[in-house]
Amino acid sequence: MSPRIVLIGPMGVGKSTVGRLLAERLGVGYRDTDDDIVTAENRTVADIFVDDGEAAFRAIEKRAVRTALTEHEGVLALGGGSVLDADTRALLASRQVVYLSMEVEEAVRRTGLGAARPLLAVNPRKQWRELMQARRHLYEEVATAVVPTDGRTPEEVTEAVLDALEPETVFPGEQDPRPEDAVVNDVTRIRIGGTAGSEPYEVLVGRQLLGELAGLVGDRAKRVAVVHPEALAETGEALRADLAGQGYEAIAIQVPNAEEAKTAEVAAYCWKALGQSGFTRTDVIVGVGGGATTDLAGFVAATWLRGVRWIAVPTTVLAMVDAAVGGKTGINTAEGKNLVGAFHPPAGVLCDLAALDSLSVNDYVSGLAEVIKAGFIADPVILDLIESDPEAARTPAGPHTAELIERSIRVKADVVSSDLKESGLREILNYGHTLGHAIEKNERYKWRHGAAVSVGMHFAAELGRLAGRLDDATADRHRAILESVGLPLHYRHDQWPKLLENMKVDKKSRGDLLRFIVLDGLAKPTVLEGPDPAVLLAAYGEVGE
Ligand SMILES: NC(=O)c1ccc[n+]([C@@H]2O[C@H](COP(=O)([O-])OP(=O)(O)OC[C@H]3O[C@@H](n4cnc5c(N)ncnc54)[C@H](O)[C@@H]3O)[C@@H](O)[C@H]2O)c1
Ligand SMILES: O=C(O)C(=O)C[C@@H](O)[C@H](O)[C@H](O)COP(=O)(O)O
Repeated sequence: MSPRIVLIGPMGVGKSTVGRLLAERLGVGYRDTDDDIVTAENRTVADIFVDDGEAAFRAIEKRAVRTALTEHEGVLALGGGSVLDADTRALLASRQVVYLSMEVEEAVRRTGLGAARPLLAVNPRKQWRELMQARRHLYEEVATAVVPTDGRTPEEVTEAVLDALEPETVFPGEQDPRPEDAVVNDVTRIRIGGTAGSEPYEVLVGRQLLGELAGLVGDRAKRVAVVHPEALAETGEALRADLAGQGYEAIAIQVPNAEEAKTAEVAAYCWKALGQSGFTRTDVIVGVGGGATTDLAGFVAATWLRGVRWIAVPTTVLAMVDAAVGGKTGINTAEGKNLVGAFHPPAGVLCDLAALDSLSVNDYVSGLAEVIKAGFIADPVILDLIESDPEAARTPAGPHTAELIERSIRVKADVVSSDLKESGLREILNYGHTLGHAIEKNERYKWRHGAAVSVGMHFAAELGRLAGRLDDATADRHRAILESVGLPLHYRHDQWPKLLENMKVDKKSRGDLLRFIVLDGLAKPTVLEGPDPAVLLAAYGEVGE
């Protein structure tokens, strides 16, 4: 959830009156964070200032704004000083924020010496000028539109705001960039557009989705191979038996758990099983498991007979939001992570949320690293949802599980729909992975992928900050959110030379040039090419322990 419009501006500018009129015009609810605070504290804003001081009020206000940004879908008015907080400003990035402005004479006329305005109690004209000197640039920094209110009635201001809004805000849905996404019977279908050479397909998110499997396999297939890890032997066998019951010659191919499956030897074992069962070009592979299994199964499908159809049934958060979506398949080699592979999109992806119930907490949390990555590179609402209750985000029973997964899938779907083969935009999905993959190799693939990516994102944030690209608040937010869900931030300091060596074979490197994805700001990913080695080392200085 996210407000359709956020109103900011100084006290007395008319945010409440205009906010209510706007909400009425748009047919949505109205909310005001000052009202939330008064209700929660059972005191007026002025009383909180007098009793506890401004700093205490700002801390209460910051929490109130964060909660409202996560919970409210209509028009939201923020208190005049809320933009003083850098974290709050970062939260407002990429939202529709309207700054209602007014000049000093109008302000003094409207606010006067009212006791309810604690910051203007004495000499209002002087106080106002000082206040606006401190705040005007902050309002302008976060605003997507500025609407002057001087000499205008609230109705006229409301009209001006409506004129200034992006059409999508006023007529939501009419310009939906993903009109093909649909929710039927609690199953969300996210369509991934086919670029040149690949068919479009759907990612289904819901429960009890296995009834969809045979339809995806289709009637041209005679044989189906279900590739599953040891940990999911029962699930693999249940799928095989179900497909056999529907008339297919179904085999199960059990592979090792986790990264041990992503080797040339295991791929060769699968090829042998396919060969022995007489698998032809119309037959279908089903990869059921975490990202390691779906990467392997997709790779086997890409290479068998130079490419057969495959269906992904991801059973971890990480595989649902990332690995099983988008068509990157592959295995590791002794020299590095995912060094051998192919772009080979699946024919469909079934994300059955019930599968997550049996996942260990560590494997669940590992997946949150890719969810958080999607938040930082493209969809900050993901971050708001996690920050609203990090403890709940660590379990499938959390209130936002489905929304977090769906939002992350949409981020990936949007990117890979326009750049399947990573000729440009797709590189942003590699945020945190340059160092992350180097750590995984250094640990001989015993670290969880998400844990390594978490340290890698911390590094990328520090690199962005030290390279003068990323603001302090957004860089700090990385540490706070990753830590809040229990992901690691640090790695051994003395390993830097080895990590640097490992990073040279990263797929984004060009010749001797190291390339990193960093942020220019929240949800503004970009490429940093050939950073100064001293800056790299300094960034690692923040990560190493
Ligand atoms: N292709 C891509 O675009 C892409 C994107 C992100 C990550 N990846 C890859 O994904 C892999 C990591 O995936 P992962 O985090 O899912 O780890 P994983 O596949 O190693 O699974 C983690 C562990 O959980 C077990 N498991 C899986 N589902 C389970 C369930 N429902 N209940 C109980 N146990 C279950 C697995 O057998 C394994 O032991 C890495 O190899 C990474 O490189 C690929
Ligand atoms: O889909 C992509 O593109 C990604 O980069 C997603 C990553 O999260 C994922 O770990 C991917 O496997 C990394 O790809 P690689 O090309 O760097 O091996």
